[in-house]
Amino acid sequence: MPSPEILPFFAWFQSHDGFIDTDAMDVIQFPPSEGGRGAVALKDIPEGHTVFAIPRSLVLSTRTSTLPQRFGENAWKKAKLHQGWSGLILCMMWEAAGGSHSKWSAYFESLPTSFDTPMFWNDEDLAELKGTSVVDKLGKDQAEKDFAEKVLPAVLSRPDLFNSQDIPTKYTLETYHLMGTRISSRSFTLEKEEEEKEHHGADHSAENEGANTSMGSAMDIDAPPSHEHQGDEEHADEGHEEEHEEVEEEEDSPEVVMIPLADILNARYKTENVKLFYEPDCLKMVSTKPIKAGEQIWNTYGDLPNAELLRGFGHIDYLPLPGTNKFGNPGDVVEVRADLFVQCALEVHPDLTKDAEGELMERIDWWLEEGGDDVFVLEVDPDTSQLEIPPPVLSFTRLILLQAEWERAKSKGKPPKPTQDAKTLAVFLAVLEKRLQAYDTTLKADETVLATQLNTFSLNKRHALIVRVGEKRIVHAYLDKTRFLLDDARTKEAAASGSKSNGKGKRQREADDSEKDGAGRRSKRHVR
Ligand SMILES: C[S@@+](CC[C@H](N)C(=O)[O-])C[C@H]1O[C@@H](n2cnc3c(N)ncnc32)[C@H](O)[C@@H]1O
Repeated sequence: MPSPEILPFFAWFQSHDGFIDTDAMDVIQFPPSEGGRGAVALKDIPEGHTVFAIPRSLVLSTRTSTLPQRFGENAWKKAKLHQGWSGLILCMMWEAAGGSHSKWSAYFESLPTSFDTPMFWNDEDLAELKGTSVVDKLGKDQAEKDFAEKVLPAVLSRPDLFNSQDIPTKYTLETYHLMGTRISSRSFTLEKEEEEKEHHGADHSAENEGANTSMGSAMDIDAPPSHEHQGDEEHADEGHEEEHEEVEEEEDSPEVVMIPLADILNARYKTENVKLFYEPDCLKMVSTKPIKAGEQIWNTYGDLPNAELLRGFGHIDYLPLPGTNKFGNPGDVVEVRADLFVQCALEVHPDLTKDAEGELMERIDWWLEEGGDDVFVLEVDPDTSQLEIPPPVLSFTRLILLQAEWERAKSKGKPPKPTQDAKTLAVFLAVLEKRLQAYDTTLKADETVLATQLNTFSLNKRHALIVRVGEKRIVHAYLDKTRFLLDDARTKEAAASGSKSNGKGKRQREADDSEKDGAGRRSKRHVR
């Protein structure tokens, strides 16, 4: 028997052909640390059991809402509502404004109206996140720009669709942020290629694991619904080739959608026990392992690092870390921007980079065109605490540092080998030291506060502290490892250059390193 609070939502869901095994699951209130409202197993559920199923018609997207059709497909595109989330947000605002006229009215009634995501934090709380990757990615300014430049003009342009009396209350920036955060914390990404995988009998649970890290919760990846129902009158000008190509591209691109009931499941690092599977007419939430009566039914949000959980969902994972007496998120990472490598290469090796400065932009453009990243992600294996300097970090550093590597990369069309030589490691060490300076506090100070005062903090400050600590622990682990590797590389390189380097200072040894690199290249060329 469902709990009384959820009854209206369940009744709506079932009356629209949704299936819920109400003997097997209910929706109840868990403690906040376990996600608050979530689904519970009412009895032992075996693996492979369908706990609930959502008909395609209940999925809310820019394809299933009738707004884009009524607005006109060309006008929708002209207003750039087909790009990013603004179109879906506008559909959600419009459906919500429609009240009981909307098919999804009971769904909207069931959705949270406030969030702990940094999008809604004040400046004082946001300052606690300084240095973390949350700050760069918050996107508040962009959201406000989209609202002002795309959404509001679209709303004002069609009084027949958007009741002018509703505009000051239902089409506000505040509502825009509310719907945007509902998307970031509850949406799913439907991928076309996943449809093929599913139809070819792939092992879904293994195949898709960890793949759901894109925007929104993207709690599972699946196939988009068919496009047949879309308003097609304005496809008439398909003779226009460019536009036609653009249409195809859009049809192939992942679609962000809202899936009622599927989005009521909470998630915690590696606790997933159900997964959403594609069927032609519906989406089925199926157990991926046996679930005991009384246990929470957990989905996955992709085992995201805390910075991403906080940014998109407003919560963090704070769990025992294997092999330590500490707590945190085993999936934490730290992001380092490529421009920090450029800055440090210039500082650490002015001798090597002085001639390169003029062409650094060319090297960086080449790297990006070849598909290289402009942000590097550092992580530590949660089970073994082992870490590896990501090969792209080494390749990129060598590309900007070494003239010969750049020339070789250009002629071969391949980035430099990810060699851990002393010059490259010295740059990486400087990058890590600079990365730490981005935070206002030290790890030591944060760890002390974490151990002694955590419970006196407001929720936002507590979350910010845990995000900071998680990132800094990774930077420190890399610092330790890089210092060790650098010493080792210097020793080996000194030994290899023979008695020449005996008794010389660090500066001289670096000069020798640089000389040796040139010699190495010359001899290789010679051999070839
Ligand atoms: C997809 S919804 C899950 C259902 C949600 N609890 C509800 O009441 O509708 C995602 C939201 O649930 C909460 N949540 C999910 N997992 C959590 C966890 N492990 N710890 C704390 N909060 C969690 C967060 O507020 C997040 O934004």
